Amino acid sequence: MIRAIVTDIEGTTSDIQFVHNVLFPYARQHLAAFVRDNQTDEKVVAALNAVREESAAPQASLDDLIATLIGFIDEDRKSPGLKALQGMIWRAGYVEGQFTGHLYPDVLPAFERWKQQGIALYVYSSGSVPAQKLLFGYSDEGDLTSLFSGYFDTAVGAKRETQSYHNIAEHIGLAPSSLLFLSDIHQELDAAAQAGWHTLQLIRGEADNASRHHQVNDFSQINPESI
Ligand SMILES: CSCCC(=O)C(=O)COP(=O)(O)O
Ligand SMILES: [Mg+2]
Repeated sequence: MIRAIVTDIEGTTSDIQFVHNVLFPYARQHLAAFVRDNQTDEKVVAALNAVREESAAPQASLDDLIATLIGFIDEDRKSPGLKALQGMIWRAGYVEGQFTGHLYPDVLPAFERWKQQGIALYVYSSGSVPAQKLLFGYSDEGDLTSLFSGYFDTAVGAKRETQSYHNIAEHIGLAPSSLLFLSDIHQELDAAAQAGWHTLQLIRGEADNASRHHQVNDFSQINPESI
């Protein structure tokens, strides 16, 4: 019996194009000014130090770090330091109404149905927890944050590593066999399945013939009671 559903964001609840054509360019455009203006902020300092460590450049200047971060954005690197900064930068875009968090139309009705069935909802994304809360807090469908019991980012581990799913199960306090992970990326689902989770793959666009996971095209095709 499924007692909690953990969902990925990009390619699962939300269009990859929104992330790549709206969020990433916005962060790219505002990154240098944001970092310079907020270079003494505790969270910015921590993120920049994480980038120094990740890029093995302990003496990197602010200009060096900005160039590194732009490179990370362009290669879609799931860098925790970059992801933390992106979340901080996106806040202004959401709050000023420059964009809303994209949601496929099948997502909210499914979340509401699952909640009514007594299933707890969680998010696991490479985007930072504050970035996840912004996307769902300023979504196309309004503020959905009250639907979620918790959020996970790469602080629990990378999405393709089995240990991350053991860690999440421990945080949630439920057996892996009662957890369902939804993602568009079969390598993430492989890791979750290895940890004993149920898995479903969202195919929002191109087919994935290399996957061994059950596939659906949208959330209306998911019935946790039949898993
Ligand atoms: C949390 S909103 C932005 C998504 C993001 O930055 C990202 O890297 C997407 O990663 P996901 O794990 O959701 O595919
Ligand atoms: Mg994804």
